[in-house]
Amino acid sequence: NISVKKIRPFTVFVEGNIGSGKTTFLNHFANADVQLLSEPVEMWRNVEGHNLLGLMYENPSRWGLTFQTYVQLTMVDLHTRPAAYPVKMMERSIYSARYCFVENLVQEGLMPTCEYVVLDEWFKWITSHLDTGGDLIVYLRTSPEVVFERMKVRARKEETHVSLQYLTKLHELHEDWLFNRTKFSCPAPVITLDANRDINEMEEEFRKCEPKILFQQQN
Ligand SMILES: Cc1cc2cn([C@H]3C[C@H](O)[C@@H](CO)O3)c(=O)nc2[nH]1
Repeated sequence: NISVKKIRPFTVFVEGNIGSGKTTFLNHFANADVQLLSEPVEMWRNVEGHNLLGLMYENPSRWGLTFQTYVQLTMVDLHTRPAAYPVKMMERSIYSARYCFVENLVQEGLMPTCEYVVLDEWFKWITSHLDTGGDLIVYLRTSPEVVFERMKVRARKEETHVSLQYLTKLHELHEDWLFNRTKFSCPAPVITLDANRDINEMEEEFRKCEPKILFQQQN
């Protein structure tokens, strides 16, 4: 039997802290020949009527596993979505779910080790049996203080009580994963943008990115 190698589009993971401008970055490519896959926050807010995102922020130790299990499922769905375009850009990935958000829950003592291990077993099985690979990571690098202000302005109801300390912890986990590479491997080469800059200055940063993303269509 001939094994048909499933071609994977050039896959970009857009990574960064809460409020780092990921949605803005994706929207910059709205008219390009790119499949844009935003973070399915609306799905996390309504699973058969349950707002798992809200539950997780209200009581992370009780609902962290529930929420992150569902996040992992929704990310697998996006990773394995068939290729509709030569380039696919995802807002975050199963990798930032595992290495940043789940890691934060266990490091903050909000998730018991047995739950962390179960999530990691799922993560290892999924990433070794399914094609969740990426070809480039765009890291929107920010300072916690900047994203804290932006998050407050955006005022997502579930994030009302998110602290600067939480954002700082998430920032450090992104830096460890993508920059220092102390504990976890990095699934693709990383290009880093200074996402502290003002929105109109960001357009210039985004344009600088285009050759690294859109030129893939010409090979
Ligand atoms: C992959 C992944 C995304 C993600 C987002 N979140 C939270 C951070 C924000 O408040 C909101 C939308 O990104 O969901 C989370 O707790 N765990 C996550 N894991």
